[in-house]
Amino acid sequence: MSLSVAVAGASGYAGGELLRLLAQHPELEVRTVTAHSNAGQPLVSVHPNLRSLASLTFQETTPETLAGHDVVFLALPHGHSGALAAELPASTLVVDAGADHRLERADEWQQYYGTEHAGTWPYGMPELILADGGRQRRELRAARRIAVPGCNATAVTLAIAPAVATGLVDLSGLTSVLAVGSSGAGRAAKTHLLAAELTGSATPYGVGGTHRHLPEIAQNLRSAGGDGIRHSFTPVLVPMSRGILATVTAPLVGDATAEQVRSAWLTAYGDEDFIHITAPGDYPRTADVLGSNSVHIGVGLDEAAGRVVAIAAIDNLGKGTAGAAVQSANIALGFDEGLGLSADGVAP
Ligand SMILES: NC(=O)C1=CN([C@@H]2O[C@H](COP(=O)(O)OP(=O)(O)OC[C@H]3O[C@@H](n4cnc5c(N)ncnc54)[C@H](OP(=O)(O)O)[C@@H]3O)[C@@H](O)[C@H]2O)C=CC1
Ligand SMILES: CC(=O)N[C@@H](CCC(=O)OP(=O)(O)O)C(=O)O
Repeated sequence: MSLSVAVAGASGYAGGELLRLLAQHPELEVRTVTAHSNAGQPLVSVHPNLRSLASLTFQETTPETLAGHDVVFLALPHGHSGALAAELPASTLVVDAGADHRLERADEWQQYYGTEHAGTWPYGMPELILADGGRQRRELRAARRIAVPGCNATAVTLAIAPAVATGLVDLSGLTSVLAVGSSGAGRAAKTHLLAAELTGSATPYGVGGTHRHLPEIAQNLRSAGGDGIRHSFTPVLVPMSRGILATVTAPLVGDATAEQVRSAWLTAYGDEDFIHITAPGDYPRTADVLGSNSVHIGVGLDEAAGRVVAIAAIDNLGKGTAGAAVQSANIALGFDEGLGLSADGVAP
């Protein structure tokens, strides 16, 4: 018999992608969906693409409507998960797509989010390399609370972690520039996301050390064994609905050939079903990962600049949110990690 699932914030972009994945999951069945302004509306009034869930109606987001399920996915605005999750039984698997439980340090939470820290949950990035050579998935087995990573943090962390684990780069010179699709900003109307503002333009935001994914990325790279991190992070909003292309560079430590550098990534991710290292000289495109749980990473050595270059492509709503949530839930529940997920994108 399938496990019973509720999705809170189901009328949003992250919630919608969760529903699309869960609708195809052989062991999980969505029985309750909740929303805020859309409460009382049929699910298909917001997500007409999800025909197999047409019988569902959005309910209010309360501990009562979310009670009685085996698994609860939260896809709420930042700051709304902590109080709600505290009302759910400890035996329920709660997977939070929001940021509330990602950071370990309360002072960093306060600095970047400005509210009270809700606490820290196991981090839902199964492939994250840990300093002792293990992988983060071991922390997710039998977990009942999981914090899903931020989408930009996923792209940057997975792109550079192999170099951190092998000491190949100097993290005091870390830079990343990201082309980011507009769905990352959520569904709620915002002026800078109007078609007339977005179309035909690329717009930097969160420039100069202000973006809230900086502490999350640093925390991840410290878990991988990195220290002395100084990171220049620049996201750029581009006119595409989904996808992130993160170009991450850092100074090479010592001497290595391009082949030796690339082999660090092949070794680190050789057993990972959802991470693909592109052929030498090839770099990823967002189009190839859309709709999938895949991360495509291209690795190069800029010899003139003395820098390692790692470029990662993900679907921000796939591996960047809903895919990571389902993958992590699978591990916690003892299922095959890839159940209900696909490595195949929908290009073009
Ligand atoms: N979009 C992305 O690529 C990613 C998103 N995330 C995270 O997932 C979470 C959801 O993001 P996203 O789907 O993009 O956002 P959306 O704005 O698209 O959706 C927000 C959801 O929360 C509901 N909601 C809004 N206000 C409240 C409230 N006061 N109380 C309860 N529910 C509320 C909305 O309901 P209604 O529409 O009915 O008002 C909607 O269901 C965020 O924490 C985000 O950071 C994480 C990684 C990537
Ligand atoms: C275009 C755009 O605004 N993208 C968002 C993506 C955030 C995200 O998805 O992660 P969180 O869960 O941490 O919010 C941003 O860069 O802030």
